[in-house]
Amino acid sequence: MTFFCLSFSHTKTEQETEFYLFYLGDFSISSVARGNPEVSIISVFAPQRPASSVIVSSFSDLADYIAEQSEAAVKERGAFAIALSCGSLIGLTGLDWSKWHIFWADERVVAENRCDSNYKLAKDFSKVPIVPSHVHSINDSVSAEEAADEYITVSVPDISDCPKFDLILLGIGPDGHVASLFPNHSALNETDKWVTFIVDSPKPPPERITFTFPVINSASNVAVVVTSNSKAEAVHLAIDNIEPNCPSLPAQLVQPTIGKLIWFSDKPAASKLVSE
Ligand SMILES: O=C(O)[C@H](O)[C@@H](O)[C@H](O)[C@H](O)COP(=O)(O)O
Repeated sequence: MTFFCLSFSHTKTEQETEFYLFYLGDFSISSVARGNPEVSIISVFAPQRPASSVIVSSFSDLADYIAEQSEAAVKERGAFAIALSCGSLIGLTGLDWSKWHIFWADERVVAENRCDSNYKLAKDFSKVPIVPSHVHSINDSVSAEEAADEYITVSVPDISDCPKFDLILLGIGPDGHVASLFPNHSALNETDKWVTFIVDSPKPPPERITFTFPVINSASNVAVVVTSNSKAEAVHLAIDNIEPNCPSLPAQLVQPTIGKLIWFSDKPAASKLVSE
């Protein structure tokens, strides 16, 4: 496996935000460089840091990245299956929505018209031509356990193998949680179920459903999107690989088996990374 550190010469965006994009694992430079002719290789990482970083200019690069995954999936299979996490991540993204199938990598088990519902937070979907039945919300009238059990299997009744999403977008918390997989929680070890539930989330609301690591790590692409210096320590521990496979840092357990992992980070969140 080859690791590269790439740098886009970055222009300031309207919001004057710089974003860093970290590639873990193998990837094609040409696919990264497409649309960004100014990409240049600036260094090669030492093996103890299995990450490559790309400085990108803005969320528009994230949109380009999502666009690329969407186009590839639609071309290959006529559909694009994406799963989103909660938090500030909602509100990003774009593109040929009519072919999109949107799932929640985790969801708060609350009525879907409540303002802390992921589904409700994603109200921007109403502004794009997405097919309403392609937005797969949870059953908000049953318990967390039942909602988890029937999620995915109701939307995709004929599925038998572990679902393989084209793209899973995850945020992370300051404690390093991803989706609703929190540090030291038994849900981290779930290997039989694709979707599990928790009733004791340290981040409110307490009841949630969440994809398990087998699903997250089966995706073709996983992007972790992180902003703010409150996440800097977690980003450092996860990317700099201080303690490998650490159950107290779920973000580190995001390790796609075959797929590609990419981190998008703003400058504050990347501020504690050990410089290469
Ligand atoms: O319920 C949630 O909010 C999500 O399950 C959680 O995993 C979220 O993605 C991270 O906590 C980051 O959230 P922020 O980007 O809002 O900090």
